[in-house]
Amino acid sequence: MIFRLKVFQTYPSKLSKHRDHLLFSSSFLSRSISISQSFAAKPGSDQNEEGSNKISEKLKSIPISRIRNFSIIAHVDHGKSTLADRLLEITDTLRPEAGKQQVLDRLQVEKERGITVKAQTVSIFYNYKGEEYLLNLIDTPGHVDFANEVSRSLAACQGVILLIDANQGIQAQTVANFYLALFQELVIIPVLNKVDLKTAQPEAVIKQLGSLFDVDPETVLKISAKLGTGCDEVLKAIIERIPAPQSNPESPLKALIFDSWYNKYQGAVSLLSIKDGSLKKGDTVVTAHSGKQYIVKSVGILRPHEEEVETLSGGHVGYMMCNMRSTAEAKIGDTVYLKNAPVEPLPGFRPPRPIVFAGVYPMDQSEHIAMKKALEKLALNDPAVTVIPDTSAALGAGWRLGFLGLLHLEVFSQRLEQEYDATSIMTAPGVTYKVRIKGDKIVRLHGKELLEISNPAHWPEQQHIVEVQEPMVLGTLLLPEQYYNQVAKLCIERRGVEQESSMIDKTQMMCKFILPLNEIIVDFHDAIKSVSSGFASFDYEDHGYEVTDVTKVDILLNQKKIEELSMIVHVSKVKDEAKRLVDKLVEIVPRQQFHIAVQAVVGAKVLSRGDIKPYRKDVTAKLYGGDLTRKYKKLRQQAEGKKKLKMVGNIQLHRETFIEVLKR
Ligand SMILES: Nc1nc2c(ncn2[C@@H]2O[C@H](COP(=O)(O)OP(=O)(O)OP(=O)(O)O)[C@@H](O)[C@H]2O)c(=O)[nH]1
Repeated sequence: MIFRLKVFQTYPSKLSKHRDHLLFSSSFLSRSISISQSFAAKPGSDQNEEGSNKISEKLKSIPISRIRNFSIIAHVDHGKSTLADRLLEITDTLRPEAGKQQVLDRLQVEKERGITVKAQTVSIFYNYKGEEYLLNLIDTPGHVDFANEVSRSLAACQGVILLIDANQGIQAQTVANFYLALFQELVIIPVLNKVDLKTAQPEAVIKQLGSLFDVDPETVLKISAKLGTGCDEVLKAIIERIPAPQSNPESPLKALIFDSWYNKYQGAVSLLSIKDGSLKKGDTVVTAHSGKQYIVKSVGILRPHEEEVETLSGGHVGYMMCNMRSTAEAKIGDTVYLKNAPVEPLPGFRPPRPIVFAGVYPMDQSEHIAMKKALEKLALNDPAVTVIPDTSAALGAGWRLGFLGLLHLEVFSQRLEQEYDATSIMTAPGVTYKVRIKGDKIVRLHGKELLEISNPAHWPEQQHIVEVQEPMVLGTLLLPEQYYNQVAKLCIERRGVEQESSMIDKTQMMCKFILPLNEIIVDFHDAIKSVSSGFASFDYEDHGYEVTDVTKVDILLNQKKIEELSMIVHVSKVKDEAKRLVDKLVEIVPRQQFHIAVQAVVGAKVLSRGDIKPYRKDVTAKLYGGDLTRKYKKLRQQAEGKKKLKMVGNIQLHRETFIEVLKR
């Protein structure tokens, strides 16, 4: 029997209106080039020798004591991009053009999911009390999926602006960001935005800040980024409260790579924070973790377009071009040093570790090469994604992709859809389980006792499993108190265990739940929004692995296993899940000319079954009266025909069928 499974794509493209931006922006973690499209560069900032010399001289003239490296961290829509625009305007870094749009463009997915993927790194010159300062506004991805990248970019800062909407108050991402900054011992400048709104409640939010983070009300700034009110105060606070970077110019070069992007002509461009020493064109450098050598072709700063300078030295933040072939070579968190002066690498380097997996296949196998090219191109820009060739009996040759988290998966799949014109099939996302197996033969076969399995197709037989561990997250939820019961109920249904809950003011609550990652990867965000009328915000962080009791549920159609529908399910949910899957298939698989038995099984045990009745063509319709044997003969022929059909039956499962089945 041949099963033809057609496309299902769980992540339709929502990014079409950002297409241009995305096609040009080299990495979703990297800077956006839209900044230079919406603002005109100031005269003299064009890259020519004179301009370059001028900038080099200016950089040299600013001592390290007058450098400030900072980042703006905020929950989505709290006004980060608007504030960045105002700072650039006030400092005359860029002059706005008529009909300008926001400088910091963003991905639609951020809006939908309430998270920020990326911002913008830019160097600002600012004259304060008669002295020239260099303020480096540093890009942070801002979401915990990219915790490693966030902490590396924060490692390039000495302080942050914690921006909070005075109307909405503290949200889940504000909490996550605050602790990341606190953990790195950065100076935190709390800033309330949107105080121009009639509904703004700055005093209530100041109380929240006090009760949650112990913030001194005197230190909180109140601004309207939209109108520009109070933005001068922000610049003043940056200069007066954030310390200058520490650096030893006499020591050999030590620089941190905290971002990278791909440029068609220059290869991978790395963004560096120079800790010690200096770096210039022609230097031979080594990246500590890969051990590779490069000759530096160009160094410079971002304003926000690249402006070449002679030397980058201690305290500076700038780019390095050295003909790296892909961003995989410019590893975030890696240390750069001079070839003949090796240094101890900076702490905190961690290679990216994928935790969410999904299969991706071309709709039509003839598109395999085109899709391979598209994937290679995307992976060049996004070294955090892992791409492993995989084959499925039903979907043909494809790949299994690994992502840092859900957001990463969504952004990647949307970008894939843009890079790759034809339709692709993406299977339901899953997590990696750690499975301890027994039996000498089995262990020898796999080469180890603890297997990491992300594809249900590779799940060992139940009798060989000793123990399974699954990835957990610590979720933080901020919500109005009246929604607590509904939200807590949802978390418990998703096997969450409450850790703590507290009121942060008269109406708002914060609760923390430990949840299995697998329970939140499909529709948790939407479910949280729907039970709280959109008021609750959710964020999560990695919480290691815990022993769990899960098993594999297979789906059989006429005894034939549909590998793509196999799922790893917690035992407490096996019966319900089996019934749900079978009922759903019975409801949505189109009837055929023959009977189809649908079964959900664990091993040999059938947990649920259903039947899809055949069409019944009335073969006797044209027989009027006469001999009954003729009628029986017709019916016998029909039964024979159906038997044959069943043998060669071609059950077609369409894209919609899959989406329906996988939806909860
Ligand atoms: N009334 C008012 N609206 C503001 C103010 N600052 C920003 N906004 C509006 O708030 C919305 C979100 O602002 P953004 O600057 O895009 O917010 P963001 O934090 O950068 O959002 P992401 O990039 O999605 O994380 C926009 O519609 C802004 O016009 C303000 O001071 N007052």
